[in-house]
Amino acid sequence: MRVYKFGGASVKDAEGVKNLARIVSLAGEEPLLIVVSAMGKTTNALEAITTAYVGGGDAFSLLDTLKHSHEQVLADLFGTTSHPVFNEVANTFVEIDWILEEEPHQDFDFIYDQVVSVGELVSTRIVNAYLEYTGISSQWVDARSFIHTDNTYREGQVDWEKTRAESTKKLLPLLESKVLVTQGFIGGTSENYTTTLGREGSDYSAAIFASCLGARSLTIWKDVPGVLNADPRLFTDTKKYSELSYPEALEMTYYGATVIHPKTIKPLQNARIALYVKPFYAPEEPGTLVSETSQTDTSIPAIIVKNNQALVSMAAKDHSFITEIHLSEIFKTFATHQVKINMMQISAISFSVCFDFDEKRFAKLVAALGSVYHLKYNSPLQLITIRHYKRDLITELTAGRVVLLEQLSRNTAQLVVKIPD
Ligand SMILES: Nc1ncnc2c1ncn2[C@@H]1O[C@H](COP(=O)(O)OP(=O)(O)O)[C@@H](O)[C@H]1O
Ligand SMILES: N[C@@H](CC(=O)OP(=O)(O)O)C(=O)O
Repeated sequence: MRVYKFGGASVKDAEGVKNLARIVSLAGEEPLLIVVSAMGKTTNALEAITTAYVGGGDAFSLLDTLKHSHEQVLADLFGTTSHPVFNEVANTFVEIDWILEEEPHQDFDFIYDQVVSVGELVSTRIVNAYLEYTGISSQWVDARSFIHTDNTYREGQVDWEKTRAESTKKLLPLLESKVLVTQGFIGGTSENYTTTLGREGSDYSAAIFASCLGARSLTIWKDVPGVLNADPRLFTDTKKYSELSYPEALEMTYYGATVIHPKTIKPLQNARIALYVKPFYAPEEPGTLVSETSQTDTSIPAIIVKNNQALVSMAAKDHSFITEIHLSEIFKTFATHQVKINMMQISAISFSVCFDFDEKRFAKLVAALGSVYHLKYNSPLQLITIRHYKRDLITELTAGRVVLLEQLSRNTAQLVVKIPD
């Protein structure tokens, strides 16, 4: 069997859904499960609704705008007929109305998951109905009954054993006769609450399903020709990799290449499942293949830019050397505040750490470290990672810019730089 994943960009409007149906119709007879994200920027809109609800803003009017944009897609796809999907979508959105009518639950992350997950529940209703409408026999599947997670809201941790057992038992038989349509990004707890797997997590969902169902391949359909050596929104003259090895894809996504979610590659590598990254606007093009036999063309350097970085340098208040005792305390503080370190550097009397800036976490982290160390900090900064770098490229990328930290290993260069004014 195969798994296809369609992200928000591929289903941002009615044309996108029609194109998805065309791609599915070209897929042939092999059993197919498709994993779909929320349409366009729906997840951002749902985040804004959640924040407004908790903060006392006008969440209902934001919700109305989102409902209207989905109604427009339905009208474009099904006309003004009384197709049952109109009701299905309305009934799914009503779940948010019910939440908004109550006093907010104390746990923000819990509310977030119950509200934000609706984006995927709605998009898959629409996609499934449209596939059926065009004569493709399909069935809507609730991912929350298959992707079992713990109750870490917004970052659900997958119970692989349960997920594998349940998917194999119930989904494999269904796949024999129908295309299955399910949601990316969401899972369910043992108490039947909804969890999400982290922003942009639909690629990961697709990898989980591919692994648990023993898929032959996973195809992720994107608005780019494949995996490029840099984000085309930031660089011109990008080059496409025709192939990437699993380790290379793993490194690129780890350093922040947002084209694929970082958790996607490992389950595929473990199960030796081929990953194709292909353009949804030209499905016949080869895209990029990540597989066991794929070789990376290391003559093409990959540039990965991570924005919104913070750099904190700490020195002991008694001016003593930074020792292993200090380091273990510092790492513990980062772990306690759930701040992931992107880069670090030690000197005799100071230790510098670069990490993703998050206002709330930053304030707490700085308060905790500041009670023990003298701190200097800087944000927002950029972290530039270059795989298979060449000196000339580093010079080109840093020309006229202030470099605060630089680290070179054999294959990877990392630079923390100030954002130009
Ligand atoms: N190395 C890269 N190769 C290709 N695209 C990249 C790369 N790095 C960042 N991107 C960006 O990733 C985008 C596609 O990912 P994303 O927006 O998450 O799609 P979707 O939400 O549809 O899954 C592209 O439009 C591109 O701007
Ligand atoms: N809709 C979710 C999950 C996701 O992965 O979306 P996309 O496939 O559009 O990146 C998000 O925006 O975070």
